[in-house]
Amino acid sequence: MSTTSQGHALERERPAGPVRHVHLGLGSFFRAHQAWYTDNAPDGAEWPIAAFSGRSAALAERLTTQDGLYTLVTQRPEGNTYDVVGSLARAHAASDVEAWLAYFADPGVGIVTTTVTEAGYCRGADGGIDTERDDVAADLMALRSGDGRPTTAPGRLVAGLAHRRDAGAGPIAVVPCDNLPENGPVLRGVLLGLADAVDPALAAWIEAEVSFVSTMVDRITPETTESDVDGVLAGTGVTDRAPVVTEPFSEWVLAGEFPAGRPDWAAAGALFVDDVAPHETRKLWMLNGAHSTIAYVGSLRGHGNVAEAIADPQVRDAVDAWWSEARQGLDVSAEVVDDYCAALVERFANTAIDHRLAQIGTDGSQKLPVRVLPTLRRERAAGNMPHGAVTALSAWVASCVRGGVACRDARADEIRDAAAGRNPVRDLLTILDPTLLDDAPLVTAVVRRVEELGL
Ligand SMILES: NC(=O)c1ccc[n+]([C@@H]2O[C@H](COP(=O)([O-])OP(=O)(O)OC[C@H]3O[C@@H](n4cnc5c(N)ncnc54)[C@H](O)[C@@H]3O)[C@@H](O)[C@H]2O)c1
Ligand SMILES: O=P(O)(O)OC[C@@H](O)[C@@H](O)[C@H](O)[C@H](O)CO
Repeated sequence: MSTTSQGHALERERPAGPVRHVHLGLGSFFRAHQAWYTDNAPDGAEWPIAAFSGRSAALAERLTTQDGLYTLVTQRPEGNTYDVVGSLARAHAASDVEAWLAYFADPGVGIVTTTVTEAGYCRGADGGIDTERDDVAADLMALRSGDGRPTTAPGRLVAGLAHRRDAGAGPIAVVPCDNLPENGPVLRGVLLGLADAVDPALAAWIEAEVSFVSTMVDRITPETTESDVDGVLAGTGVTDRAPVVTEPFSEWVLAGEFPAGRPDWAAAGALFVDDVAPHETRKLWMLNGAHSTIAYVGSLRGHGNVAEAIADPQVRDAVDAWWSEARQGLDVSAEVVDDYCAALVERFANTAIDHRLAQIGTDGSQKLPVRVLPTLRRERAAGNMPHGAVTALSAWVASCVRGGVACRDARADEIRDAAAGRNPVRDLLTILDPTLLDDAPLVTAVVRRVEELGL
């Protein structure tokens, strides 16, 4: 990113201390959320973070020139506020394997967080690590040889944990922060599966020494654009080539142990609980399920962002239909759900935030199975044909066939082939879950709804 005029540079008042927290997936959300909680924790300065990009080096390079500092822009209809976040001490490219391993070997490092997208966990149909994938198979060989350079998120995490074991650096907490139900047990299963294929003794060490923390994370954080860079310069006089824009609302619910300590995130607003599941289903079904509905229905109707789309009565109807079904599976009072939905409408309608439907519509093959299918299955088991869930699936199908926002996907090749085939509805539904085809009335309902959506 570049700006045409120059302002002040961001400068750290005093050097950051030694790194104690490593993050994988240096993107916008981690910087609006986990790094922000540490920045706001009273002891946050004792927990400097080193973050590694998932793939490209560009953001790490930009942040390194700013000494890890960046501006968090909180966007409200009445105006923006600007805060400089200082908890990110070091930003590294994914390729900096030496630094990655060195942090894991350091007993002072006690936390590893991840935001690598739903697809980044490399899971197969059974939910465990998919060793049939070329990249996972290559990582397995690299890990077995002991001197290779794994590239997938699970491969890099297993390499780091093997290094920690060999260094005798002690227990550590691994904290996935992606929108996945039961993300702690999911990541644990993926890493144990991969580690076991490398060396069963390593898997046993991970089982004994690594705590997998489950989380629910929430803060709407769009991709940063060139105009956000210009907005920071205009609003603060600072040239920041890596700002993050976000909404005022934030929520973080965690369950699990931190054997090597953690910042006082609770003092910054995080909630520590015994069981994240009720928080996770509420957020994943009501917020993210609605988001996916908005992304596919809204983009088919020509909208570009969430605020525009939710103002369209047809999109709002689709969201209301979805909520009326999803809420039946929540173990919360009607009043609490009503309040939650009202707050979501307000968040979605925030016109200061340009949350692109293209961003939300990405990777539907990974998102719809966790956001929408549990409600669909529950309703079908009860003998109902849920209009909201059917609309979400149908809009995804229509978007795939029309070459819309659903086509940017970890399984894009399969989607393209299915969409171009003779039976697109059946073949696309198979990508989400092959057992959907066993339900003939459902397939008929999707075919009809796809037509209604104007394919
Ligand atoms: N943006 C939000 O509003 C938001 C809110 C809650 C949760 N999240 C979670 O955070 C994730 C990241 O969102 P973001 O806004 O930071 O996105 P982003 O594109 O800004 O950053 C994503 C990071 O993940 C890495 N990554 C992407 N695919 C990967 C893969 N296959 N393997 C390893 N690394 C990979 C990227 O290189 C990048 O470092 C989301 O997928 C979601 O699960 C996001
Ligand atoms: O981040 P993704 O790509 O998993 O999903 C897109 C949005 O639904 C999501 O980012 C929400 O904005 C977020 O989960 C709100 O906390």
